Amino acid sequence: MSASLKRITAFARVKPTSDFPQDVLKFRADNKTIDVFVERDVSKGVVNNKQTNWSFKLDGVLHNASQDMVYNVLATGLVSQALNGYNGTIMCYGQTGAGKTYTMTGMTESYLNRGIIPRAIQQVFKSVEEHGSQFITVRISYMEIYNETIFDLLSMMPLGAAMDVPLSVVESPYGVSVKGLTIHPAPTEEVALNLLFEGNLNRSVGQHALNTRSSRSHCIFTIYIECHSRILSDARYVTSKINLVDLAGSERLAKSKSEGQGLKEATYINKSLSFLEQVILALSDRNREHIPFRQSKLTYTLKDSLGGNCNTVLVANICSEAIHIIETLSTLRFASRMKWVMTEPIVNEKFDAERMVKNLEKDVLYLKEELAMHNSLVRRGLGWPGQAELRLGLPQMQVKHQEEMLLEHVGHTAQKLHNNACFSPSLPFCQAGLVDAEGHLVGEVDGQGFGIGVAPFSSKPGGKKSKAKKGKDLSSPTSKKEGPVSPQSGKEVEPVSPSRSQVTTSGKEPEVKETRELDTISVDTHRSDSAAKEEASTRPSSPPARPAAFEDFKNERGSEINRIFKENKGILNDRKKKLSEVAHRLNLLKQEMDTARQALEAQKLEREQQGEYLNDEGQIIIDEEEFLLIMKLKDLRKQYRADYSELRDLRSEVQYCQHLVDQCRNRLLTEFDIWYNESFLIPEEVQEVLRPGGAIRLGMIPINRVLTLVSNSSSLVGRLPTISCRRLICCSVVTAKPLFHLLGLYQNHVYQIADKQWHTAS
Ligand SMILES: Nc1ncnc2c1ncn2[C@@H]1O[C@H](COP(=O)(O)OP(=O)(O)OP(=O)(O)O)[C@@H](O)[C@H]1O
Repeated sequence: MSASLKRITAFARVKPTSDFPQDVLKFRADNKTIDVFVERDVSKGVVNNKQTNWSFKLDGVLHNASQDMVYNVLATGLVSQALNGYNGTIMCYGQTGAGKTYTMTGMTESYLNRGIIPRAIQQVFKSVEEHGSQFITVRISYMEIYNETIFDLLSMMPLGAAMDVPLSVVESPYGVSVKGLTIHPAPTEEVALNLLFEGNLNRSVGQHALNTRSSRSHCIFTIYIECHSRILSDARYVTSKINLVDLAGSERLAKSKSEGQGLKEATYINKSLSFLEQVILALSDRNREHIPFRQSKLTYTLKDSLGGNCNTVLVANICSEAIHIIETLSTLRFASRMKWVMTEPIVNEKFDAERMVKNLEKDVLYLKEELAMHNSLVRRGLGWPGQAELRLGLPQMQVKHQEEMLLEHVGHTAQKLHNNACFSPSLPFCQAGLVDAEGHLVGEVDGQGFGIGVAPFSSKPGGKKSKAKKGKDLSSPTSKKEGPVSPQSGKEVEPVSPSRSQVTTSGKEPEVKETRELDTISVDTHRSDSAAKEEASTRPSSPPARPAAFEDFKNERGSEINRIFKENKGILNDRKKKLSEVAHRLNLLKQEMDTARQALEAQKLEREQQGEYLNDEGQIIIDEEEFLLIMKLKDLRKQYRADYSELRDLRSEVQYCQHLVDQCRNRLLTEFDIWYNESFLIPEEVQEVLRPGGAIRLGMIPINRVLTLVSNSSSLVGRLPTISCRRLICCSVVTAKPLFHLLGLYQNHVYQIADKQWHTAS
């Protein structure tokens, strides 16, 4: 085994339960081994050779572990390594409902329970601040593989012929990448978190018997890092990427009771996971020559992470209940096989060819100047004819030789640069003159990663695109390449956007607005049949005033989300208060430090004026007052650093809590809208099709079925395959009969429906 080969590390994370089966699962004291005991199946007869106990040794077992601890064990090292140029992948695998999304993203309601992705973002940006000597750029992409099709969760390109150009995995000498996936610059932690939140809103989720918010796709969040030295004018730099993978959960259909679209999704999920298993089996067998990476999009996309130059960590999420023991066994089997897979992490060192050429040109110039100076010195010198030539001869020849070599090198490097460009995976984009969201030439810098370049067109059928926007193409920020555009609103993503996300300082709760974005988290708007019928029968002849209805809603149907909203806001306000306290403290410390520094300067001046005393070793002797001032300044500096670190953490916490509050507020308002519309506005026959068992199921909705319900609008809407749960809001509008009845309320949406869009009006 070569020294640089490294095994994939595999950890088990156990979902807590109040009903822990002591006789079925046992964790040994080494905190690495799990013993599983399954009772002999009596139905198989007395002679039954089936194994009944197993033992799995992994790299660690995380039982009753907090999110903080999980991050420290699994991710801190990997992220630090990424900052030194090593690629890293963390992947969550396990049965549905076992806690993969909880581990990867965490709970959206709580800062403490945030998962690996937001914490990794925080660690990366903390390092960016701390590494003053390095110029670090961070970029983000977020994609999902749903029913064997890749979607860009951060796609924001104007709609074109896009739907006909699906994203695809491509391979090149630089590794695998996803052609057309957008990569977004993230200059600050807030922008990166915003991209995470935006992407999460677009994820495909559904509901089944084992999980009310089950991921129906495999999601990959990638952080791309590029570090240049600020100090050295060095052509060398390092790049890396961190892939954070939340796999969809395997599910037993008998248990999950998935049907219809859910069944189709489950079939795709199970199939792709079984391909993943086959790849892992092949990789762990050293005699196997062919590894079937290309069998599925998932295995092909993860090729670098599984068998390439990556630090890879697997988290096997397991449910500890006895009822799930078979799934737990299969997850643990997968994890222990993973441990046999080798990767070969290497530093991704790159050379900026352009800078190299410039450096070499500078060298040539310098040598030429030296030569000229030498010549003039020789000419001015005494000497007899011929002496100058003799003196000049040798150095001139040397310099000339070096110059030629350098020029040759320059030419060589330039040629290499040209060749690289030609072999770059992004060649088709180069030729087409496309650039990524940052304005980089495609593949210009790293050419690796899961995504290179820009989705040339829309990538997700039914995504949030707008033909209206297409009309405005020329003026749109994207077409001007001025920077990233919010996938939701089409507005530019600002590094800090308090106006969009901040809680009003007045402390007043936002009023219900008639016209506002409906682009929010999906919510379960279905009610039981009887409840709906009851409401329908008690529906008033004219709808109540919205503000009054909102108050009722907050106290009754929306009380839970209202409670969470208030709780989050309380936490946010508390953190903001702490933040301003720490900021105030820092200001005082700064003043104190300035005063101490001035006093020290004065002391020093006085000492210098009076004449200095030296000890035997020649060191200056200072008086007690000066010594005390130095010590005081040292203590103050130490305190300042500690407080500054606290301030930075609090700032991150405030940003995160702010997102949570915004999400909750949006959700509250959206739920209210849905409830209000269903209770007072949308005709009963339309609601009929949206009820459980009706023509449309919550979760993934075959759009064609929705469209046929609209008597005269089908010609308006073209082919659109499926839409996810969150777009149900739009759906209920589409199905409203007559369609234009709701024009006043939903004019933006109706306008967009007419343009074949499912996108929030900006
Ligand atoms: N370690 C944990 N501590 C507390 N709650 C947890 C933990 N793990 C999971 N949960 C809870 O269990 C539920 C299901 O978790 P989650 O959605 O993360 O499962 P999943 O494995 O991603 O499922 P799927 O594959 O269906 O998407 C969530 O409500 C989550 O909050």
